[in-house]
Amino acid sequence: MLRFENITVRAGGRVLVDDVSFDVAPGEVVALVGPNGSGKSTLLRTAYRALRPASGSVHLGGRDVWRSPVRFVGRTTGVVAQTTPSDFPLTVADVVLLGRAAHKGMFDADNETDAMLVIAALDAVDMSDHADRDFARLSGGERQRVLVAQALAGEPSVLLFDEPTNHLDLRHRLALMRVIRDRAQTALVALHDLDLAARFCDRIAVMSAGRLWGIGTPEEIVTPALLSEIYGVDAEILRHPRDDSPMVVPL
Ligand SMILES: Nc1ncnc2c1ncn2[C@@H]1O[C@H](COP(=O)(O)OP(=O)(O)OP(=O)(O)O)[C@@H](O)[C@H]1O
Repeated sequence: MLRFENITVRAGGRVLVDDVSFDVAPGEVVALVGPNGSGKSTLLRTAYRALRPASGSVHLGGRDVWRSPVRFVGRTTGVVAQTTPSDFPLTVADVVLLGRAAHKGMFDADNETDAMLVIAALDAVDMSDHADRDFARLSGGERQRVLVAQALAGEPSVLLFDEPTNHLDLRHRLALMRVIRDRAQTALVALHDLDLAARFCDRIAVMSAGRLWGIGTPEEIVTPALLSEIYGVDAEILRHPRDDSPMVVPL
């Protein structure tokens, strides 16, 4: 459903992403982890057509992203970027409605389907009570949840989320990971929280200094070797009491 083939990105005389290849299968949720500056956002940006790679290709549902119309990418993907706008002079519902834009012609009026999808998306992130609020006056976490709702409102087949749990409290972090999981959509989600990645994702892809260090199941990836090699942290791996997923305990 999503395929990176030998992606290399250069900027400012540096190689930011270096020959990265992997696939995300239909319905699969893959976490993208790695230290700060390892290239996660840069790689995601090549997939939602915000940054053209120097070489290599990204395919969405078999179509080359960079040879497809912007609108195709807009319809297919639901994007939450890392830098979030904070001062739209719009209501929460209006911001979510923007997520429907790729499905409409320039002069199409908003219809009942749009309204229903906006309500459902706000509901999914526990923000329906805030539909008429001023977006600019929300807290950081509330804004983040509205931007997730905006991405969901487009009914995308692939979610490309860059640290969507940033700013979220514990309950909403878990709730958001469940939304991503339950929609059974294909998803590539940049995360810093390895415990969340291990618990909710089918596989974890690890970036390190622009390269793909490895990709595998949580059991294969979340190991003391990863913690020491990639993060320089001495850690023990315990098991979650309910579902046995690996949990990191830094020593
Ligand atoms: N336009 C650019 N020109 C030069 N360097 C850039 C540019 N954009 C990003 N970088 C650099 O590329 C590297 C990778 O950045 P990127 O944002 O992809 O990392 P990341 O893994 O998402 O990090 P974080 O976990 O901190 O969000 C960083 O060192 C960053 O400074």
